[in-house]
Amino acid sequence: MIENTPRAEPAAPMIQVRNLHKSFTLHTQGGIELNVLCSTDLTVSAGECVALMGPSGAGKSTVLRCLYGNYLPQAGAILIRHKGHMINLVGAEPRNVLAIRRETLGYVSQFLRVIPRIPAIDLICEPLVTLGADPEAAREKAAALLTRLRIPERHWSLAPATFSGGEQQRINIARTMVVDYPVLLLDEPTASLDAENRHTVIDLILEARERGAAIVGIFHDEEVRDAVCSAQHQVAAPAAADGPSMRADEVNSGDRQDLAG
Ligand SMILES: Nc1ncnc2c1ncn2[C@@H]1O[C@H](COP(=O)(O)OP(=O)(O)OP(=O)(O)O)[C@@H](O)[C@H]1O
Repeated sequence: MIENTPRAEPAAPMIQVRNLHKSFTLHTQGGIELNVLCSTDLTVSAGECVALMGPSGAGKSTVLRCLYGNYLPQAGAILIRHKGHMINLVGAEPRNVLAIRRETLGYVSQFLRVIPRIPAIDLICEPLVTLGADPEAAREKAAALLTRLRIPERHWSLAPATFSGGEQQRINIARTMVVDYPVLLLDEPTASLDAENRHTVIDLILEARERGAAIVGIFHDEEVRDAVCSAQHQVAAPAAADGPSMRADEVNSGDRQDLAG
């Protein structure tokens, strides 16, 4: 039978997490092992926004850090669609992780990594210019974001080291949102913001979904979560005996918190 009704193409998976295990060994505390993620699976397609849910300590930030390639899991796969191909971040060469971050993964952490003496507007332009954008066009885009996020123009040429927590968070958001990253990882992006700026960030996230970004985030604010998310994913800390058993010298050997990016 021939169907006349065109069928919408299913959105492409952008993130596929399979059977992820992550534990930490506390070497300074008698080698105690903390099993945090056990058999975590997650798929996020273009245009979706998934909220990581779970009580404090469940492992939500750990999932985001694994997705950014900061934490190396003991087992499992993290496939990210990068330039049309699903690439496994687990075990990828550091230079490939950096390339994936540069072009594909936008990460809004809770705190701005302040670079001394660099003006706020330059900090925001930098990821776009690194990707080859015209510096003037990048500056215009950065200025538009700064305006939307209500950073007074007199602050644009100042280094954000002395900015308030909420101002720094908005600079952090602008520095990520200035690039149309295909994948966004958002760690409490509105935690320090007032109502007006929270709504602006909701709009920015919805615009990113609209252009097809796949988003994973931690949103403790229920209003923000309800406004931006298409699904929720429960992160549950495994019972002490459930986790994979690893020798102390096998774990954490490859965490990459030191990778710039
Ligand atoms: N680098 C690390 N070294 C040792 N333990 C860690 C490390 N990072 C996270 N953990 C532990 O992993 C567990 C999960 O932490 P995580 O920050 O992922 O939780 P969370 O769900 O994001 O919590 P919250 O909602 O309070 O931010 C915690 O018990 C934490 O102490």
